[in-house]
Amino acid sequence: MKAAAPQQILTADQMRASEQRLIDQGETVESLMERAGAGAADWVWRLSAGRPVTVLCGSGNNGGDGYVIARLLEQRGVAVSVVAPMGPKTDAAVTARKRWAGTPVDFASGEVFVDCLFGTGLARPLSDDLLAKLTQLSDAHALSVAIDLPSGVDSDTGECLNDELPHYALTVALGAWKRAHWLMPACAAMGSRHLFDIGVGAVENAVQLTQRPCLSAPARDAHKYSRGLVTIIGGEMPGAAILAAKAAQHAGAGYVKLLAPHSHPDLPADIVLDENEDMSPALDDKRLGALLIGPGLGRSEKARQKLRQALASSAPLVLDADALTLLSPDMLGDGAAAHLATPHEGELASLCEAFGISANGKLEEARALHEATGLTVLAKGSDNILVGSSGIRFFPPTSPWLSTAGTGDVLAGIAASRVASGCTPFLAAQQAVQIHAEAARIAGPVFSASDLVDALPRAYAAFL
Ligand SMILES: NC(=O)C1=CN([C@@H]2O[C@H](COP(=O)(O)OP(=O)(O)OC[C@H]3O[C@@H](n4cnc5c(N)ncnc54)[C@H](OP(=O)(O)O)[C@@H]3O)[C@@H](O)[C@H]2O)[C@@H](O)CC1
Ligand SMILES: [K+]
Repeated sequence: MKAAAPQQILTADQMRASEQRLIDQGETVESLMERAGAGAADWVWRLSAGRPVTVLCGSGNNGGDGYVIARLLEQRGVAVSVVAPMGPKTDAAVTARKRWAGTPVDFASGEVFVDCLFGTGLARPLSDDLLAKLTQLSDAHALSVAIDLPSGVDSDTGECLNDELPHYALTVALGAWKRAHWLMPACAAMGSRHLFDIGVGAVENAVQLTQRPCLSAPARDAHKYSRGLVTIIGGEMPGAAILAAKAAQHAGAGYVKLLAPHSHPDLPADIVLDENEDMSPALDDKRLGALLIGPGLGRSEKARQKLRQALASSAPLVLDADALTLLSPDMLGDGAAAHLATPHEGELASLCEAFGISANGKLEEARALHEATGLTVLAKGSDNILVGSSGIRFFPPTSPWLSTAGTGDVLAGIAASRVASGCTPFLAAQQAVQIHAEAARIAGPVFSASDLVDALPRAYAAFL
């Protein structure tokens, strides 16, 4: 087996298969549970700092982890209560229960609550009784910790199967990240997340957490065209296209051109305005690195014609905003693989409708759209999912302050800039999300989309 790959994100089935591979190599479920429980107990120990701990144990191996945690914390002198609404059912959990010398109680209050009710084996929503137990215990403690996953969360989709599940200060993922650790709405309630490695090897075709980008300064002999020419096709609302153009400029492109019918007072002097009604000369420019179409385009027939013409050019496209609403199957030719689409949830839904896709949830919709069109799809929002021919990437959470008008235009401008600088759409999207996220971090709270653009050079510098 290949070396451990801490960035991979597994489904519950992939996790079970990985566990089986480890068992085939000589491990036992008990030995894995001991290792996982010890890693989790360390995290709870650090957080509890000697204060009393209550562990809620379910019937499966997540509950088994709980008995291991209880035993190991007691060995360190921590006062531990265990609440076990149902007895252990798996062999490993029965063994773990036997090795813990205590007697479960019905309820306990205290400082740290550890949720070991269900992990990847959750098969349906919690019953009212179990939900009440979980929430009352969480409410009765200062801090809650989820072991592997918060109970009530679907491991593969990030869906919360019950309303009003607890919020956690810490979630300790065991063996590998699960999809829910990176998907909304589940990940929003997990607090800080940590992975404890138990020796799971690399799994083929697993979703990966995107890597930190590694950007570079221009070469000594660079010129504006070698750094990338981005052309933005403007439309009815010039503001959005100008915002995207400024973002493209500050994300590394050497030359940014805006195709628009007339000038605008907000247009900086260093963004070249091309007022030619006929877009052909600009689109046929062999130096063109990337075309961006959508921000401020409008949805008129004229806008649709511009989109058709852009798609007929040989340049790689970034399709955003109105372009995504106008896009239809007859417009896409063989070159779709070179293009990046950056839909938010509403645009993704309308694209799925236009392409006759019926899929459940953002990840499945993005995947189906990629498969139907060949486009690289960045399904953006409070979680970001990228699907392309190189696989699927998830992203660390981004600032909730990004939920303001114009930030999508900025993201599209950055993505176009990265494509123009020579990245594949798949890599450009990964870099764009992270440069955008870093700019948001730098901008701090309550920023505008223009503030975000101003923060881009420092965000870029963070990845040099
Ligand atoms: N993989 C690894 O390498 C390692 C995994 N480890 C740990 O194992 C965890 C996975 O364990 P698991 O598969 O036993 O599942 P788990 O989440 O404990 O629950 C299953 C039980 O719950 C039941 N049940 C389900 N839903 C229910 C509901 N709503 N209400 C009531 N009951 C419900 C279901 O019974 P059912 O009624 O569906 O037959 C079954 O009895 C994983 O998250 C990690 O913590 C580590 O120990 C070691 C290394
Ligand atoms: K849990």
